[in-house]
Amino acid sequence: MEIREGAVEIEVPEQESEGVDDAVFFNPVQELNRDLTVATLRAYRDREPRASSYLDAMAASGIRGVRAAADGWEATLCDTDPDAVALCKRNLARNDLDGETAQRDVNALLHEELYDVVDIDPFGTPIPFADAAFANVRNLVCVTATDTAPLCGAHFHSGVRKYSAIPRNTEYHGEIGMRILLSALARTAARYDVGVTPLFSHATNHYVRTYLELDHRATDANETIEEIGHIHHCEDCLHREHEHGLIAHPPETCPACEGNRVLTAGPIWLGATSESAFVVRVGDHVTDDMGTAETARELTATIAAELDRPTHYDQHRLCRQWGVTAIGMDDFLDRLRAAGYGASRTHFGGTTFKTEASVAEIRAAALDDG
Ligand SMILES: C[S@@+](CC[C@H](N)C(=O)[O-])C[C@H]1O[C@@H](n2cnc3c(N)ncnc32)[C@H](O)[C@@H]1O
Repeated sequence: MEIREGAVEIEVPEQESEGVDDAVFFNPVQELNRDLTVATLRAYRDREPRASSYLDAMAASGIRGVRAAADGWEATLCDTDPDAVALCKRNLARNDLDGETAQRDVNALLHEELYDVVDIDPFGTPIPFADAAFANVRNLVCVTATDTAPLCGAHFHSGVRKYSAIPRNTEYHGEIGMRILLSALARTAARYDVGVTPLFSHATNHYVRTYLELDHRATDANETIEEIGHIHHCEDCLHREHEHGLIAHPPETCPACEGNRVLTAGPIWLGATSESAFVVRVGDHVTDDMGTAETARELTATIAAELDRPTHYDQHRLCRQWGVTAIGMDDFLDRLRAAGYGASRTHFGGTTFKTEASVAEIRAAALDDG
């Protein structure tokens, strides 16, 4: 079957037909992820014009690498599966594009060749590929993680094993998952004296995606580690606070309600998960030939406007807690701002928001009974 994505035409395996269990992988639902990848690569080239080589590390049909090649990147499409590599070759040829292919374990390839940008898009966790990527890539590491249950704390032990961190299944679990992933990636990079700056990160129910710019000095790695710490979350009143540092000092009781059900998550990334100005550029590089252009523009606009805070709230969850009726989000945020607090929506959900106000301050500012 042929599909068109962005400026290219791609042969992909038939979907949902019987007997194709070992067919080359293709997921049409990831089109948003791929459109944003193309826009991010464009924005990154504005930022770092010397970056030219792009490794599609787990290429499958090659759709990412072909789209990158169509945008002028020197693309290499790698996969362990010979059928995938054959399909990658056909898809490059179908679009009259130059590009290398490699039937290799990408961990081996990364130790032999240098790339400016590598895109890690595996089944499940990216952790088995993180060491080779951070040890060898020059500029940018793009990572997808589809194992959201371990990341978010829903599969607790799996999360602890994979990410060497304690995740917690709070009402902001999507953000916990993103930050647990960033923490594990940052700590891996630091082992190679590499510092990371998250330029753009987004999360859905199905995956977390992040783009990390690399700086290759030990001092950069030290600065990266300073962005790591812990979140203490009260299950009784939803108060939360964070502390920087690799050692956690959880309060014995909640400082807000004195309850004793305080959960600690970490080591977790407490720094910015995106660079607002860069995300604006990504949105500018979304083009009308992209099937998800409208969603991609909305998502980048929301993320660019998100306050830089390590957790977010959900108005409906808070209102349930307080036994009151929720109001429209615009009114709710206006009330917080009128009380002097910063407030923004988030991309984690339609009723979610970020603010520096505490739970008690939110209640006082935003509710008529406050
Ligand atoms: C989720 S699919 C990639 C999807 C593709 N990037 C896309 O956007 O449609 C994961 C691919 O990784 C390949 N793979 C798994 N382990 C690998 C390894 N160690 N090195 C290279 N490729 C690998 C699999 O064969 C599979 O084709």
